[in-house]
Amino acid sequence: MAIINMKNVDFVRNQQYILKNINWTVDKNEHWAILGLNGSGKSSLLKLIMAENWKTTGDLTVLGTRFGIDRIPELRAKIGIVGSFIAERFRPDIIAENLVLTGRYNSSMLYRAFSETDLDDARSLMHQIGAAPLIGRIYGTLSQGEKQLLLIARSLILQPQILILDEATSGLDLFAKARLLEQLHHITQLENGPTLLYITHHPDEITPDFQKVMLLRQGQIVRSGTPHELLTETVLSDFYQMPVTVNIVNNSYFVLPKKS
Ligand SMILES: Nc1ncnc2c1ncn2[C@@H]1O[C@H](COP(=O)(O)OP(=O)(O)OP(=O)(O)O)[C@@H](O)[C@H]1O
Repeated sequence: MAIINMKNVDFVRNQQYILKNINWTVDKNEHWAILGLNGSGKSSLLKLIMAENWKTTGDLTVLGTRFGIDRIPELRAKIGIVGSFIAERFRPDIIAENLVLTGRYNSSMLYRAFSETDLDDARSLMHQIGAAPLIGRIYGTLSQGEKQLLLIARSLILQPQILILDEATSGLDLFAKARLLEQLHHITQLENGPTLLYITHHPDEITPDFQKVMLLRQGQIVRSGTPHELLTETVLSDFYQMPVTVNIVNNSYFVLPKKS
């Protein structure tokens, strides 16, 4: 069964199409990278999947949940999310492991009573993903890279079936970015690990862990296919509507505007 199935999905706001005629199927363990310029609709697409946005027309099924028919809260618990719009929701004085634990309740604060054992679960997850040095630290004092690592731990606490990363490397230095991509590689190796949906502006982040790429422009899927098929000068120049060069270094695709 497909993890995500969208048929003729439109998302309209203020009489404008934000997403138009989206047809997209994601199969289990098929990790996708989504490329698009600013305002192309990437975050809107992911918010549809998370039921933060509500489609205007079309059929949308995520993990067997049919939108408009089945209950949504159970679905949300199966989707992990890392991105700036989540990062901004936490109080700066929350302790790192408490923040990780909020993932269990899909909230930004710990509203319910929790035990030391619950916190130990959060700490053990932090150990697993290399975030142990952050135990006991205050969120507001962490660097961008440290915050991102914490959000990854938080997103994994419910063992999600889908993990969404929305510009997860923004603000990370070269090495923190490489570490994050390495973390993602480990996640793809987990038995019963989540399917990754990775939004980026940077083709060099589309590692061999991603089998599929979607090119999104002005709310429409221009093309989807394998990185090998799509990350070429011809396809990307057509997609960006500007000439670009593509250099492949150590299996990474570096795309630059072509000099005239
Ligand atoms: N709820 C909404 N109401 C009105 N307009 C919206 C709404 N959500 C998104 N938009 C508009 O839809 C367009 C796509 O926005 P979206 O955030 O999905 O783009 P994006 O590809 O993620 O962009 P970026 O790379 O800049 O984050 C933008 O022009 C945005 O202003």
